[in-house]
Amino acid sequence: MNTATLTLPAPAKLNLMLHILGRRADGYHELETLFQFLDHADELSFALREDGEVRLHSEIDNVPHESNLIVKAARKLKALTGCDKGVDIWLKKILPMGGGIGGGSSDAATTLLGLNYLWQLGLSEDQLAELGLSLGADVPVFVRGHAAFAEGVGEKLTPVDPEEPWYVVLVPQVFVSTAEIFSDPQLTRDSLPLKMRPVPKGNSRNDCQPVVEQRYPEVRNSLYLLNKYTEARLTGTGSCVFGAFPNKAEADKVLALLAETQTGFVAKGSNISMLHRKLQSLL
Ligand SMILES: C[C@@](CO)(OP(=O)(O)O)[C@H](O)COP(=O)(O)OP(=O)(O)OC[C@H]1O[C@@H](n2ccc(N)nc2=O)[C@H](O)[C@@H]1O
Ligand SMILES: Nc1ncnc2c1ncn2[C@@H]1O[C@H](COP(=O)(O)OP(=O)(O)O)[C@@H](O)[C@H]1O
Repeated sequence: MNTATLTLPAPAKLNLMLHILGRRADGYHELETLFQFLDHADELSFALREDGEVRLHSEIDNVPHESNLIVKAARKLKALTGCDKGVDIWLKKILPMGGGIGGGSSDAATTLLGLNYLWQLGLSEDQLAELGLSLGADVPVFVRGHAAFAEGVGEKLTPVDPEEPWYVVLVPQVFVSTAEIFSDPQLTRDSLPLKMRPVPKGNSRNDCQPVVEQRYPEVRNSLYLLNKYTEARLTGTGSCVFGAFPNKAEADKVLALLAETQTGFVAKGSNISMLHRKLQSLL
């Protein structure tokens, strides 16, 4: 890495609730979900190349270079703007993959915002969010960087400011396929749209949870164990489950009690993403 390197976080998210309202003609599901960020993140470093090449130097297991959402985001940005600059990128992967905490989507959003800055493209947040949506349903919320109530497939975002507790996040060692959960015939698809905003307490279920629990005993077990200390819930389509605590000490204590059988981490909930806090400090 050279000295003119821009290093930015790509934080995780939680779905504090997730309701499925129906299925669209294209097979995608209409959702209502509440996104909040965690102060727990991957780290991406960017260094300018003058030759126009996009190179990611950190390989992820089972994700070829050209399929990595970081590379896809960089290429989309070049195609949209005609920018002739290139970039070297390094990724420090901290977030568990396929866990419903959005690491891939967040890496993509950090790439879009990081390169917009490094390449001095001057794209607006709206333009970056639209480009992000073409990479994945969860990318726009990471581009905008504010906790949000989301509708549609996650692209219609209304900023919200829920409490910011400390969370224990358990990471069951199973890979849950999002497509598989959404194609399960037993999935609840007829939740009624919420009329009240902010989301009333007691309405915070995740409609994917019963199907995921049935298919993955490891997830059911993690929920059962965490439920002994606080209300535990699935994020996204899993596999991660989370529960809130009033302070770090209590969250740390519970994670330590579960450590013999469970892998996980403690992180603070945050309504402004770490990425946006860092970018603000640069501008
Ligand atoms: C449901 C969420 C909630 O945050 O789950 P997680 O992935 O975070 O667990 C996300 O919106 C997921 O977004 P993302 O992970 O980008 O999903 P995609 O790659 O776009 O979709 C994977 C597959 O899931 C199904 N899918 C996804 C989103 C959606 N609203 N309806 C669907 O039916 C589709 O079959 C799609 O082919
Ligand atoms: N930079 C990336 N980080 C993580 N996963 C990526 C990345 N690029 C592509 N992927 C693919 O996206 C899939 C889902 O990743 P991730 O966002 O971590 O899970 P989820 O959507 O469940 O939160 C991974 O299993 C991997 O195949």
